[in-house]
Amino acid sequence: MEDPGQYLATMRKTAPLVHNITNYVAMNVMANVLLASGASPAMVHAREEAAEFAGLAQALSINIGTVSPPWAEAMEAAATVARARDIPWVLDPVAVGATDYRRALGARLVELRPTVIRGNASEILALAGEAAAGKGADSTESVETAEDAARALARHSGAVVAVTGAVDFVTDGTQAARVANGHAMMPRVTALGCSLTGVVAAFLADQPQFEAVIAALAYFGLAGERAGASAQGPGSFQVAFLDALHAIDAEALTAGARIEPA
Ligand SMILES: Nc1ncnc2c1ncn2[C@@H]1O[C@H](COP(=O)(O)OP(=O)(O)O)[C@@H](O)[C@H]1O
Ligand SMILES: Cc1ncsc1CCOP(=O)(O)O
Ligand SMILES: [Mg+2]
Repeated sequence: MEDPGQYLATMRKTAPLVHNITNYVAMNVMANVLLASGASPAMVHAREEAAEFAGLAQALSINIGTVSPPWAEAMEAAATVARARDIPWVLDPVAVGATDYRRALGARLVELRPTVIRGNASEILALAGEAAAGKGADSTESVETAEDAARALARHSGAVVAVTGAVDFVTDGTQAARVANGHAMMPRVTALGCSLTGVVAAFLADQPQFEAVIAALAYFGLAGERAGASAQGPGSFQVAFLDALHAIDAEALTAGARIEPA
């Protein structure tokens, strides 16, 4: 991938309105991450307006972390509008393997054809039909063990599938890449995966999907590396991470991205 920085520059020029139907844990973190990155977040989930609002956005993210039936109704309505209007939408299947309720909802949302599915290894394995419960919102599997499942899920759903972890894996079912950017402190701060899903959505606005996902993962991981270099622990990491997202420019991303074809 020649110039991942150009995807960051384009995203910042667009400054997309990203509609997020997300969980209670992630709302504040995700909104601040999107603002620091240069996008414009809106956290809107009421079933009375979610579909209408999705039609106003340049991208939509749907996260099932703290879902309940009214929220699920809003998610399905918003995803239906996004798909109908060719607005990119990203599914974050938090803990989808943990309960029957989540597995059933995850399957319904996949049938609404997300542009991208972003999850950890346990979540992607479960969404692909494997017996992978994970540990709540955390993964108990390695990215490597989920690569074949990611390829199969991409072919089945038509989505670009991103499995994140120590080294991220991205595939559209045919081509694939790995992104080695990141820091071990990142899983110690809640809602960074959720926030990454929002950043992926922001990069997708008016950009080629497979490459935009890869650039978003590299950007997010590079910010993690910079934060990790100065942080004293998870608390200072979160603050340093927002500053790093804001500070990284297109040139720094192209220089710092660690992307390899898979
Ligand atoms: N062990 C690790 N080393 C480096 N980066 C990591 C590690 N684990 C996760 N990340 C990064 O943290 C971010 C969140 O991914 P992840 O923790 O997989 O999502 P989730 O929080 O949904 O489980 C991604 O950018 C990923 O690359
Ligand atoms: C802890 C928790 N519980 C329900 S959603 C959530 C946040 C999960 O965030 P992430 O998937 O980014 O770790
Ligand atoms: Mg997650």
